[in-house]
Amino acid sequence: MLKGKVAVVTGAAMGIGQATTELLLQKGAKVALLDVNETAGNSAKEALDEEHGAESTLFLQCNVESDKDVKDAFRATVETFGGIDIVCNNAGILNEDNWEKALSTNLAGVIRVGFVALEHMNKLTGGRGGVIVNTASLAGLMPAPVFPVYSATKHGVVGFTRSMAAASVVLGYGIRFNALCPAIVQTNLLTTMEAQMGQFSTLYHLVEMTVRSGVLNASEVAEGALELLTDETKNGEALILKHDEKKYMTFPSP
Ligand SMILES: NC(=O)C1=CN([C@@H]2O[C@H](COP(=O)(O)OP(=O)(O)OC[C@H]3O[C@@H](n4cnc5c(N)ncnc54)[C@H](O)[C@@H]3O)[C@@H](O)[C@H]2O)C=CC1
Ligand SMILES: CCCCC/C=C\C=C\C(=O)C/C=C\C/C=C\CCCC(=O)O
Repeated sequence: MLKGKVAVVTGAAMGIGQATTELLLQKGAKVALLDVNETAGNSAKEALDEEHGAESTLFLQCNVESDKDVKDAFRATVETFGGIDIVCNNAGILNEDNWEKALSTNLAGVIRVGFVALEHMNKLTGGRGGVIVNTASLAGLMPAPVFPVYSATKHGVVGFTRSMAAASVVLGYGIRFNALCPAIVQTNLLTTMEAQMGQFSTLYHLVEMTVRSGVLNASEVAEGALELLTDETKNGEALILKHDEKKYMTFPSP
């Protein structure tokens, strides 16, 4: 399905990014894994190499907070694989104490990666076009008292995604932009949640209560990302994934 396509996945060393990388490889794409965690990134690549061959992947240490890291990583991907068709803009953290870092990673990081991806993929400037999926969250569509800063960053990701999708249509970039909005997923972000909730950790019982009703696994989220990547009718969409439901967000018109 994705034979001949080249993908970049940020936050690819663990969790949703790792599961998405695995699925893209199964579908025949070549994948550049970008992650700030070099040890976890190298182990993820090593594990994938056994099944998919070392030539199908590239690990690049990259902090999405750094312009230089992101530009270097995209340049290296093009030099290795010849172009870029797919970007999964997935790296994200929860950190209600250091809210500037949460903004810098979750929102500024997604915008930074999106703009560098545009430089390489824009059909108007010699790129091949393609599709970008930004990982937001259900907390980007509804209030989340347990982590207001995280929720604000994810609302920003949804707004940026929808606006870039509209800009792409008007300006003719040849790139689709969609947002993935999962509810709770069983990953490192969930297991370290209480410590990252800062002053809101007194509400941790609400997290526990919600978790008891069911969580997604990372592979289910990867399948949602694949739908947004491959369904060419989808642009400017927000796909909601819950453990027991999948639906597209209906936004009010102004
Ligand atoms: N786990 C959950 O319940 C949900 C997670 N999400 C979002 O999904 C995305 C992935 O999260 P998970 O897989 O759950 O988390 P995770 O903590 O398992 O994986 C995140 C990965 O991103 C990397 N990363 C963190 N900061 C980075 C940076 N500055 N530059 C590059 N890489 C960086 C980490 O090293 C790690 O490999 C995030 O954007 C998160 O907000 C959305 C909805 C639910
Ligand atoms: C209120 C409890 C939230 C616990 C969240 C744990 C990790 C979540 C990370 C996210 O990005 C999750 C996204 C949304 C959380 C907000 C509401 C959850 C509603 C769950 C549901 O209706 O299935």
